[in-house]
Amino acid sequence: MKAAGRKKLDQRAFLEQVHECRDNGYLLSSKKIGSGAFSKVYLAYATQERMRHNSKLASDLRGKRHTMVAIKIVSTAEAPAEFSRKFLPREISSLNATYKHLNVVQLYETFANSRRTYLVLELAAHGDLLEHINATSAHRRCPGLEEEEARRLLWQLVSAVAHCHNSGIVHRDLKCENILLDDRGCLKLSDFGFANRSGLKNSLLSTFCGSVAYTAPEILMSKKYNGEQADLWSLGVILYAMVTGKLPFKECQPHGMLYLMRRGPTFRPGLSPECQDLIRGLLQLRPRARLALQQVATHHWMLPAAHALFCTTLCAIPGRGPQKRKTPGTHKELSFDLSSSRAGPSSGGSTRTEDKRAGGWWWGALQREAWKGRETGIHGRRWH
Ligand SMILES: Nc1ncnc2c1ncn2[C@@H]1O[C@H](COP(=O)(O)OP(=O)(O)OP(=O)(O)O)[C@@H](O)[C@H]1O
Repeated sequence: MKAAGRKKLDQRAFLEQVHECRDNGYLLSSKKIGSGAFSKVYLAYATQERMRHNSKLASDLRGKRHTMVAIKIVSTAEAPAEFSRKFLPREISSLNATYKHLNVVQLYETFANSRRTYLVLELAAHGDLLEHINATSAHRRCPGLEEEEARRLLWQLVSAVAHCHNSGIVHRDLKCENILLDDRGCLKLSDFGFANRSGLKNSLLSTFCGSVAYTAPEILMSKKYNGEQADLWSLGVILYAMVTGKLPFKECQPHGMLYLMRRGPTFRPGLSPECQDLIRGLLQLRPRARLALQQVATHHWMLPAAHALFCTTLCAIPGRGPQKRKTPGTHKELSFDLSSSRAGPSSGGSTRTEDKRAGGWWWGALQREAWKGRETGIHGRRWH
């Protein structure tokens, strides 16, 4: 009886949501594609009428050649007041600040009433990175992704995070579950629920955010921290997860985690020394000792990704190979502004010194990469 009553209420709420979306120019489908603590995410379709009134939406969807969007419905009536007052506005303002980048999920618009806030988002229909790692591991019968694929994904992720940092936003919850993939295999950084303005270059934050497994040691130690440097630690954890299919430090208690972090990551046999070097460069206990984003992008292990981009870009130049289709209206910046990236420590290693010299030429290729979609086979599961 109780369950039946609950079901009825849910159905009524869903019908209300359908009407509220329709009033705002979207056709809400019953396909639920995800849920969070106070939100549900549904597949929806933008109406032609809505596209006529929203140029942001229209230009992006025209390029994608479909009208599908993801609508995140946040139940503000049920969420704690602090969530609606603090975290939700931050999520929206961070998404507005990071518009528009190929590897950051796009917020097209929001609408709200006294009970709900609706976020109309770019659809990333192929699940998250965690599901992808697990599915690929099962398919290969070997944990983790091929280094080549991990490199390609890290390249996109570094570009997305650099764009956020250059836009004054720190994500603070970088983890495989918050990295989505679209139908072209393109990575989309999402869930800016813990994001914040990085403010002044050296200003420090104090709120504990994120998931323990991806959280930087200085946060676990309750120290004031630099959000950009904390994001770099999480990038190291994500890279480790991609190439090994495991988390580098797995322990429920913060003390246990800190003990493992001090010992440093251990690597599976066969992982290239360059990849190990990059992971170690990110998983540095001292925040200032971590590689900066530009050093990650020009690290020796990353160069084949830059090289691949360079070759495909040459192919795309008229008369230099097969023509790539450029769809109008899909351009999003890849702002990987080397000049404004935080200067990192000099690592001293010969590899990194060489990488810095090699870093100039890939910039043009990276910018052109903004148009490129790629394919991966993705199925869904959680960490084993
Ligand atoms: N743009 C999108 N395209 C496709 N799926 C999405 C999109 N945004 C969110 N999702 C799905 O919905 C889930 C919940 O979304 P999101 O993480 O933004 O919500 P949340 O309330 O912040 O979640 P949490 O409470 O876990 O932090 C995601 O894990 C993902 O599976």
